[in-house]
Amino acid sequence: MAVYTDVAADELADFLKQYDLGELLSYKGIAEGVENTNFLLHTSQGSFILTLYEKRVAKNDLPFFLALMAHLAEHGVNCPLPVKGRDGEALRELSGRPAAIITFLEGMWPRKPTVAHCAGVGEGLAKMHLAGANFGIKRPNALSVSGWRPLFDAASNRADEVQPGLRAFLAAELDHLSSGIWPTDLPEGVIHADLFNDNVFFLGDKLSGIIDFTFACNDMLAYDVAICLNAWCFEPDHSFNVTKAQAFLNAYGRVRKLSEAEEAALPLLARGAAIRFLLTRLVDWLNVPPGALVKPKDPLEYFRKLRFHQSVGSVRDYGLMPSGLVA
Ligand SMILES: Nc1ncnc2c1ncn2[C@@H]1O[C@H](COP(=O)(O)OP(=O)(O)O)[C@@H](O)[C@H]1O
Ligand SMILES: N[C@@H](CCOP(=O)(O)O)C(=O)O
Repeated sequence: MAVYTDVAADELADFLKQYDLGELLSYKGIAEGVENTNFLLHTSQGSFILTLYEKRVAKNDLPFFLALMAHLAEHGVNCPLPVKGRDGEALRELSGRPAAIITFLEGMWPRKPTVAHCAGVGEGLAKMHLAGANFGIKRPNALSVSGWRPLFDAASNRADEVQPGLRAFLAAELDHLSSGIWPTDLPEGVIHADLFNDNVFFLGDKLSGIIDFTFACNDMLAYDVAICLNAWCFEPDHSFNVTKAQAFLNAYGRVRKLSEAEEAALPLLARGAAIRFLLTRLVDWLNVPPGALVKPKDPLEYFRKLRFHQSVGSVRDYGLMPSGLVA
């Protein structure tokens, strides 16, 4: 559950007076997500999501997220739209937190992703990359290589409580990834940066929408691909499913072809993506705020994924024929 900040009914009813959303009929904290506080609102006008932005979100970044959703929706991506109040503003404050209401998206996120879901997310991710191409606002990725060291520093003293030897493992991997090998010349654009299965809705096998843009930023498009390889192409026993990876990468490539340089960089980018989620999960695991309704995610899932990527020789191990060799 992620409800870090409670909102009283009368406070919410007052807040809603700033919108044309009718009368509040009911609301409840949402039992999913780990980053922000989310409530499902039912008003006489329909269903909406109220988000109170929490610790990892910088207030200055909120206009980027809200404008991005509006831009992507305008360019054919089915994603929530920020709801503006009567004053024309979508962003305001509630219970001491920055807060916004967004439209409710129909669909279910897949609890057990199939090969068809992986293909759907590959196509959806590539379409999102194309749709973001002419988005005017920039936001650097705060959780790329230079953002990993502070996370490590925040957790390293207690890392071995989670698994003996984890601190030394992370230190060595961070040294490797920050030794000047991280790519700097791959195609960049707007990336989602957190396109996990709980952020992609499907109706049956068909992708119906993408949510949660609070990590979206400008970075290498292939880094988003690497994040999805991690999030979608492993089984619950942590084994890599090459059939899912192949379906995901091929579907992505049918909409936006990866360059040879992007393909060659994928194993490295996948290592970076794995340590990024390992580190944020580790920090969260060791620092659950007292009283918060949240179930922290297992950092060791990403330790195992990272170990897998360390053993990868080329994109062939992800089921992709390097460009030029495809029939
Ligand atoms: N626009 C939306 N439409 C429908 N459900 C949503 C929407 N936004 C969020 N949710 C629900 O809230 C949950 C948590 O939202 P999410 O944005 O992932 O949280 P967080 O901000 O913590 O990352 C989602 O898994 C989904 O169930
Ligand atoms: N996807 C991240 C956690 C943040 O995402 P949320 O959408 O579940 O809040 C992870 O799995 O570590």
